[in-house]
Amino acid sequence: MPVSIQPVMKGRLACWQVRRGDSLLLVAEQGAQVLEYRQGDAAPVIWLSEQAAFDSGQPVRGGIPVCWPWFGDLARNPEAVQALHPLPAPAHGLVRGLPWTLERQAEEQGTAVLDFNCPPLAQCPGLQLRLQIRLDDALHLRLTSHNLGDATVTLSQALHSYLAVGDIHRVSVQGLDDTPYIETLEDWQPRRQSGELRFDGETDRIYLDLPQRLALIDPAWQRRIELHASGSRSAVLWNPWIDKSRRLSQFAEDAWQRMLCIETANVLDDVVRLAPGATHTLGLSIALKPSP
Ligand SMILES: O=P(O)(O)OC[C@H]1O[C@H](O)[C@H](O)[C@@H](O)[C@@H]1O
Repeated sequence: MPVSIQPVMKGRLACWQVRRGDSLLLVAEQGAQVLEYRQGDAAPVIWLSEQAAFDSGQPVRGGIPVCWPWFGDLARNPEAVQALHPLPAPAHGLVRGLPWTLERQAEEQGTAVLDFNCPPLAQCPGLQLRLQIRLDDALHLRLTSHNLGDATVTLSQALHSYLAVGDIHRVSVQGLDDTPYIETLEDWQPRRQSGELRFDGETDRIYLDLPQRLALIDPAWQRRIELHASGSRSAVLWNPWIDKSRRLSQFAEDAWQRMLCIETANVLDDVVRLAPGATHTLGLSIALKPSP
């Protein structure tokens, strides 16, 4: 399978464009953020806002932002995560808008490989963060945290995947049945999922104790997106629906109909506790399949 890896600019952002067969992947150095992933003429797998701004220092709306070393609102994180960082703090951590460096690009037996390093953070001395992105018939991400310091560090994180959907009203998510979740829109109440998840309003839920595999079923586009996580038992399912869409940056008023975030995470009681010298890898594979 022919593979090419080339530097390209998207607005002001230096990016790497990977082609493998008829698959196309675009990754910005900023945030090591996947911006596009598509196969042939099919609709994109990953959603990228048509109003996305490609400016330095500003996270791009869409793609797969890396949230680290905390996810969401720091003040909503467990004590052990909060303890390491001063408030006020930006949502989703510190690395989304940073210039990561591409340490290595390679083709290994028909697989394209990009290894990104996050610049060292003054706020997190001794913590090292890397993202490996591999493209074969699917897209694979491995986010590795390494504690080189001499104290235990606790962090929360997510690969905040924006998935493209044909029609949010018709999609469903399989793999959540009977799992506990936190309903953040109703005072963070604990609940339990019954059956598959469908969407008829704003959704912002933290699922816990998850299996490794989830599937997004998309009848409008006659396909499914399979997600395979490792090093993670939690995920955030998010769609802003109508009202919240109006308040979001880089987001068209009707874009909520065409996207769904399934954010493979380590949050709440699934946070990562890194002893001195320890590493943790959060893995995610995203595979496009025709409907059964
Ligand atoms: O606008 P952002 O900082 O990128 O956050 C976008 C969204 O991320 C997560 O999914 C949260 O659960 C949402 O509450 C939040 O609105």
